[in-house]
Amino acid sequence: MSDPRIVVHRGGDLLAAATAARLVTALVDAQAARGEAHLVLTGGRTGTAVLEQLRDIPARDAVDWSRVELYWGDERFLPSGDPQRNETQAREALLDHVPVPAEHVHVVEASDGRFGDDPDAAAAAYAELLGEGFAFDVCLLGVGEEGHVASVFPDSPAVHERDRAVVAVRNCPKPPPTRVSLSLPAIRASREVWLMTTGAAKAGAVASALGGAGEVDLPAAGAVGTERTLWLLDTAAASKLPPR
Ligand SMILES: O=C1O[C@H](COP(=O)(O)O)[C@@H](O)[C@H](O)[C@H]1O
Repeated sequence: MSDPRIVVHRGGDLLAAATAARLVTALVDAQAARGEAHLVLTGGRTGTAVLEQLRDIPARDAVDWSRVELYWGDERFLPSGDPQRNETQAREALLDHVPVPAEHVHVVEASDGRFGDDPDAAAAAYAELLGEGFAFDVCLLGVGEEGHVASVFPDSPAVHERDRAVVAVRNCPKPPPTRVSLSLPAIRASREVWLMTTGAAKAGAVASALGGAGEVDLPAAGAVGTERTLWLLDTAAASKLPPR
């Protein structure tokens, strides 16, 4: 597992623009090395801002979108098309604007989908879709005020998951209450994990995660990649880190 590397940008807009540029390079490099690029998307404000930036930069055409496979780190378990679904937001921000084949967009089933209102069945189906031995190239994650990543919240059943790659999450402290999420072991099956966050409200969680907190109290601390772990921050989110 890789040690975290911290990159601080002067503001949220710059962070989103720089991360979009970084993502182009990572996808192109993955395609050059292995033919395909497997990318995990995140919801949240920073993650969506990165996708909007990626949509708007000419360099996005350097990516061969026909050889990109897309997944989600977590999904809000709501009807298809609900504006709160991470899928809906990612489609609007990027996916409706790039030529990624529909069959490469691996969404978590919606609450009005194949399994009806059963998040456990949706989680099991997503785990089956991932199969054995998957390795994402890049896993994008936001970070919550209390240190959640994907929908793995502090001291929740999900943070203790060791066997399953995907779990149903109920009674989330942040709405909506029912979600489907990758577990920390699944996140750690990524070559690169990029934790992206902005704003002073995140500064405490960032400092604790990078200051040695345990993953049960602060799930972001347990989100590491096999080759690289990047913390992409703005100055406000980095404001409680010790001076470097
Ligand atoms: O609920 C969620 O929140 C986190 C963080 O969101 P942000 O708006 O504070 O950046 C996000 O990473 C996660 O995917 C999402 O479902």
